[in-house]
Amino acid sequence: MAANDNRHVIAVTDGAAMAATAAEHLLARTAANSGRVAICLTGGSSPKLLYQLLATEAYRSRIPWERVHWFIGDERFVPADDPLNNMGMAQTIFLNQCAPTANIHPIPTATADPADPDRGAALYERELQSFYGADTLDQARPLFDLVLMGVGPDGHTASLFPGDPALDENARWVVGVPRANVVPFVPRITLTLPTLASCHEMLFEVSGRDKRAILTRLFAGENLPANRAQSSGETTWLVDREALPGDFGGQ
Ligand SMILES: O=C(O)[C@H](O)[C@@H](O)[C@H](O)[C@H](O)COP(=O)(O)O
Repeated sequence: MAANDNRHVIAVTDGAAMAATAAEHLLARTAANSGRVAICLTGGSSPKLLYQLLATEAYRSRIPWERVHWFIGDERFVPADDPLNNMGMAQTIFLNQCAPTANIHPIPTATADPADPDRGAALYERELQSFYGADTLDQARPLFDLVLMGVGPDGHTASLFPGDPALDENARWVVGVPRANVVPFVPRITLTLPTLASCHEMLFEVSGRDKRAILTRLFAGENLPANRAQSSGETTWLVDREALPGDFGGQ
């Protein structure tokens, strides 16, 4: 294991096992903090099974909804009710049934100007700083308890794409992305690496045969965005058998 070599890789059998494992990590983070809990969700298809699990009675009864706040690591400039809207997906699957509205913090792409994504990014940055209570992140006091992440086939994570100058941003907490190089090819807003790193745990979910090629590159240490994303605390990669590279036990 290279590059992001403080990560802890957990091989799981399939998507259901991945969702259950991710749910237990999330519950452990809510139990470890008796105050306000901050969870940063991710978009894409990988977290869907987890979100569906959190909506079930077995799990929703174990989450202290009144003190858990939900954020999103990146958002596309699509309408809030568009299936491609990352926070909209989480709200539809579980948040709208379970969480107080005031505890759901979407990135405001539904109302911001897609021609000027940095302006919408600045709004979310202010919301994060207001929640955190400061405009400088303190490594001893992470912003998030848990940050969920995925990996794109090109090695991107959140909306941080290979070669994007945003990867080297270390002052701003949130930046605009004028155009994504994966579907949907729309402007986006994304948290930057230092902001995503400000967490007790960063948890990647990577599943499916189509992710084996990029995981092979990542585990070989290639300098790709997903290898640059790591927590100031624990970094956990949940990988299913389909995605796990052959020399790591993949089938
Ligand atoms: O807005 C996004 O696109 C996501 O934040 C993105 O980083 C996602 O996590 C990966 O593209 C993996 O997507 P899948 O889970 O659909 O493979």
